[in-house]
Amino acid sequence: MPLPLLLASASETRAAMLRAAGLAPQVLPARIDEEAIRAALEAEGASPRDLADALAEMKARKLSDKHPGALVLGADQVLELKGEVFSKPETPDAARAQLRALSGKTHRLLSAAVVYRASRPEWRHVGEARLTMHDLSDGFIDGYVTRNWDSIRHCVGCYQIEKEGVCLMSRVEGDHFTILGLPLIPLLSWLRLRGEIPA
Ligand SMILES: Nc1nc2c(ncn2[C@@H]2O[C@H](COP(=O)(O)OP(=O)(O)OP(=O)(O)O)[C@@H](O)[C@H]2O)c(=O)[nH]1
Repeated sequence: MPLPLLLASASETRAAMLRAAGLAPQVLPARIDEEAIRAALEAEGASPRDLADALAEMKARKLSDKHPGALVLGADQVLELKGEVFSKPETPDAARAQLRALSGKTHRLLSAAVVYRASRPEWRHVGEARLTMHDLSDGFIDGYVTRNWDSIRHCVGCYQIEKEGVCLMSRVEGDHFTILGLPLIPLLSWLRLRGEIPA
């Protein structure tokens, strides 16, 4: 009998990916102070990959302590450009500034997932995608952000690849789901191996 699956994430995109794969996660966002944790880890010299993994783990662990009988999935996505980690934009102008920084360059998206059960980690994976942007004019960036602010404000890269964001890119390496925010294929493979989904 499959265990209940809890998604410790407020990300509608992550929930939609899991449901599209036939899973029925209960969504219970784990409220952690990501900014404080990120600052502490970066002060210790944590890599962007370790940062994403640690944040995903903290979300999963917090919820697993309260729901020991379930599989709890925590996730986190980090954008890295030349060693600098970017966060989700607070304002449209912050999004414009971030896209100007990413323009014409290759950045990495690191999407971490950690599964806990009964307060113990059972599985973890960090997926990586590399995305190269065209040289974007200020006029294009301004229009793109104005048109898409309501959706890109929730995205660490200030774009949604499955919508107009694809027009920003000259090259994408890595899987689509990792860009959306979850290493879905390795996760489903592990759930299948465990007998949590049909094989
Ligand atoms: N639809 C879509 N979402 C994206 C894309 N790129 C990044 N995201 C979303 O950007 C968000 C990354 O921020 P996170 O801090 O990892 O997650 P969150 O949305 O704040 O949710 P929590 O897991 O509760 O922290 C996630 O919701 C991703 O799904 C994209 O191209 N398309």
